[in-house]
Amino acid sequence: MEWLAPAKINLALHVTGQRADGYHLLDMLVVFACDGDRIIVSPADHDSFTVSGRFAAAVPTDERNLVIRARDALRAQAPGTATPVAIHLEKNLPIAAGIGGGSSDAAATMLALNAYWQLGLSFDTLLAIGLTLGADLPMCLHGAARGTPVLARGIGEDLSHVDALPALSMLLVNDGTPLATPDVFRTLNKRDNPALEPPRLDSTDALFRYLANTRNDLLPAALTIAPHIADVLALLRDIGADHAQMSGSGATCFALFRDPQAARQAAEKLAAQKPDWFIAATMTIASDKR
Ligand SMILES: C[C@](O)(CO)[C@H](O)COP(=O)(O)OP(=O)(O)OC[C@H]1O[C@@H](n2ccc(N)nc2=O)[C@H](O)[C@@H]1O
Ligand SMILES: Nc1ncnc2c1ncn2[C@@H]1O[C@H](COP(=O)(O)OP(=O)(O)OP(=O)(O)O)[C@@H](O)[C@H]1O
Repeated sequence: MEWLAPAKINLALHVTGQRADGYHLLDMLVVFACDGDRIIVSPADHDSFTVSGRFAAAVPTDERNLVIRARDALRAQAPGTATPVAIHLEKNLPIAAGIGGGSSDAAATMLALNAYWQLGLSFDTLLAIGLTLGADLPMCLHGAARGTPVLARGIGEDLSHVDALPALSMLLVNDGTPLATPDVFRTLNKRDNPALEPPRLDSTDALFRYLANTRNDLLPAALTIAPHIADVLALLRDIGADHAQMSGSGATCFALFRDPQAARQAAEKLAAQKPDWFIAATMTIASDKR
């Protein structure tokens, strides 16, 4: 049984407040790529967890890995029926990169094991269990299950559908610097920014006009820790991106292109300039109602 754990991209991320427990209130427009990590679940006589792929060496393989934590959280729902299982993670996405890697892996694991163990847990139950593993889990469960764009509010748990968002040609670019999410939130010095206007998208032009008026409020904090992110964004604009921004807590930046051919050419040009970077040309998944 194989599941895609798609890259999650925060097209916009507005920080609007902070809860008493320290978690931040966010308004996010989130899309999912057609590409990402992969989770493969197979029968076994004892539990195992193996990792392959470009970024395999950088992930823990013990209970610090969100895949193991997701497996154990699901097994706790039905200890009698949850037989031993071999889980393989193909780690294609960079680590601590703002594109949901670990959260998306955990989400795909939960969906795979709910099916494999025939637990029959409702999606709402999976969302509630997921939130105990991380604020990004609910949106990543949606991403691994359906992949359509969402607006996420609260700390990330309040999800609503976004109509009429087309599939987008996107370049994901990461220069290899890991950025720890808690460090970025800790470095924020403004937590009461204006909310995100709900998108009203009736054309590609309307989408780009809308995005030009959105922000990633984590960017100033991320730049304090990793100033070179500004250079990555400048490079993406230089190679012809119609919109460029940082995703999540960084440091991955994304570039949107109206023309898929332009995105592919930009990827080739950038890969020649920066052979060590993670550079992926992908498409995002469109809203259902188009
Ligand atoms: C930045 C985003 O990736 C945007 O999608 C997410 O908000 C982060 O989600 P995540 O990685 O699943 O975050 P968690 O593992 O739940 O939290 C990591 C740390 O980030 C901070 N955190 C996270 C989410 C949130 N809404 N407010 C926060 O302040 C907290 O310090 C927390 O200790
Ligand atoms: N399956 C996993 N893949 C990647 N990192 C993992 C995984 N499980 C646990 N981790 C740990 O989680 C930390 C954050 O990595 P991750 O790639 O999930 O961050 P991120 O891309 O910033 O996520 P987000 O966009 O949800 O904030 C790393 O320190 C890493 O060691």
